[in-house]
Order: sequence, then C-alpha cells, then structure tokens
Amino acid sequence: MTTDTTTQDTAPGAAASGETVLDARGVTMRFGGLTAVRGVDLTVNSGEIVGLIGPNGAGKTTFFNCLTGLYVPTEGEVRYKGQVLPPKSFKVTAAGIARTFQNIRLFANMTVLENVLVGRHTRTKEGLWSALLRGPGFHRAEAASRARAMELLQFVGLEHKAEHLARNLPYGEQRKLEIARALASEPGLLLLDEPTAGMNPQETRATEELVFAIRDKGIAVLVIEHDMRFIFNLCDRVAVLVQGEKLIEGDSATVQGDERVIAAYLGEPFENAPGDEEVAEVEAAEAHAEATTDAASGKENDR
Ligand SMILES: Nc1ncnc2c1ncn2[C@@H]1O[C@H](COP(=O)(O)OP(=O)(O)OP(=O)(O)O)[C@@H](O)[C@H]1O
Repeated sequence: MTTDTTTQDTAPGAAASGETVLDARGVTMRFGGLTAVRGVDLTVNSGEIVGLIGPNGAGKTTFFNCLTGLYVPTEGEVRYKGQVLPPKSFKVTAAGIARTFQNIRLFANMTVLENVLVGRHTRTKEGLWSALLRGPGFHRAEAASRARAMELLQFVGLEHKAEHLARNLPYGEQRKLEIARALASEPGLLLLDEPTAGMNPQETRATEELVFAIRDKGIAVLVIEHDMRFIFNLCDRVAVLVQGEKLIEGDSATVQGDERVIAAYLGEPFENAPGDEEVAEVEAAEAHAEATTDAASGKENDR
C-alpha cells in the first residue's frame, strides 16, 4: 500500500481545500412508526475525515443510505458541493459520492481487476455502439480504464492479485478491494461503513494508513466504525448518533470526554439496579450450578 502522502496526484473528483463537500440538513428517515434518523445535520469539508459513531441500531447505516440515494429521506435535504442529490444511488455515485458496505458486496466470481473495472462504469463515456463495434475509441477507453484500475490496485496494495478471483481473497483484502472499487468512480467524498469490521489489529492499522492516504489525495471521508481507537486516531471530527439523533459533534478529545457519550455506550445505571452483594450471590449460585452439572456429566462419562 502507498502511504507516501506527499507525492500523490489529486483525484479528478477532489474538492478545493476547505470547500463544503457534503451538507446534510435535517435528515429524517421513518420506517412506518419507527424513526431511525431524526433531524440530523452533518457537513463534511474537503480535506476532512469525519467519523460517525453510535451504539448498535443508532441509525448510522440508515443515515448513510439517505446520503447515497438508497433511501429518500422522509424529511431533510442532502447537498453535494452545493447541488441537491438525486434520489438514485447510481446518480449519486456519478455526482461524486462513493461508498463501501458493512457487508462486503463484491462480485465474488469476477477477478480483482474486473471488480475495479465495474466500479469505473460511471466514468466511462463509451456507448453501446462503440462497445459492440469495438472500434479504436473503445479500445483506447478500455486500455485507459485498465491502467487506472491497476493504479488503484497498486494504491491499496493489491496489484499482485489483479487476476485472482475476488472470492479467494482473505477477508481484509476483500475490504481493500471494496475501497479500490469505490475509488474507481473518482469520488470527491468516500463513505466507509465499518471498514475494519472483522480485521486483526495489523489490518486495522493498515486501513488507517490507507484512509489517511485517500484523504491526502483530496478525497473527503466519512466513516462509520465501532472501533473507537481507530475512529479517534483517524478523524478530524466525530459525530455521535444515539437513537437516531445527533448527540454531540466535535474533535476526538471532546467526544471521548463527554459523559453523555460514555453513558450512551455503557448504558446508564438504572434505578434499583442490583448492588455488589446481589451480584456476588447470583455469581455464587451460578458457580454452584455449574459445578453440580459438571459432576453429573462426569458420572455419565464414567459409566
Ligand atoms: N429498511 C428498514 N426497515 C425498517 N427498519 C429499519 C430498516 N433499516 C433500519 N431499520 C431500523 O432502524 C434502526 C437503525 O438501524 P441502522 O442499521 O441504521 O443502525 P446502525 O447504527 O447502523 O446499527 P449498527 O451499528 O448495528 O449497524 C434500527 O432500529 C433498525 O432496526
């Protein structure tokens, strides 16, 4: 993987420094009687890595789906570089927002290179006739696409696996491939949904470096993650969603130190919660029950 963050070219979709890339205002998403996201405002500026955290079921993925045209928000508006986004995911991708998914969505029986080439379809201009006739224009465009796809594979450190089937890659590399495929649409904003889920600490560290390198290419990043160390190392700003609402937004130190965030994750102690004595009593009873069961099964085995 390339981690030299000073020499890389800027991606075509990259935004001018400091420009507001994403501007989500009052986003609400209801499913029948359930309000999964309620009046959430969030901006992401160029050059930023912003984190979105919150307990399970807080509405993070639903919010991502509202940003990427998978869901049309019940209320609110999402703008990308000042333009209201169209309510279709392929149009959102064409506009400049790419994403990865919590559950990896690769074409398992296609090669690594082919997966990245699929990601380029919003950026290739060759039409149906050109493809069918396979004229010089088509061949030129195809060669350029392959060259760009190989560049992206090199960027994520998978160029040596270009001809492997996606399904044969280890899990961590599948996640990298998803990122390369998302980058193939030349986005100005990349949304990552739990990019380190299922990774070991080394893979997580490598993903952190990869996200920094993506940011240094001029692509803003919004990332959902449960790994707090990853989020607080990585992000310039972190927003916390709890039960669909934004609880707080700020830099890592502010969010980490906020008691409401700690309470939201750990659960506040409730009235009449058992004290130490009751807990000790229950544990002793459980230990006794376990010992009795073990002894009984030992007798069974002796027979
Ligand atoms: N398509 C849907 N239809 C109905 N309810 C949904 C739908 N999608 C999500 N929900 C509900 O909306 C709430 C928020 O879910 P969401 O997946 O956005 O949370 P999350 O913060 O991403 O959780 P996790 O961290 O576990 O991925 C949950 O109560 C979920 O059950």
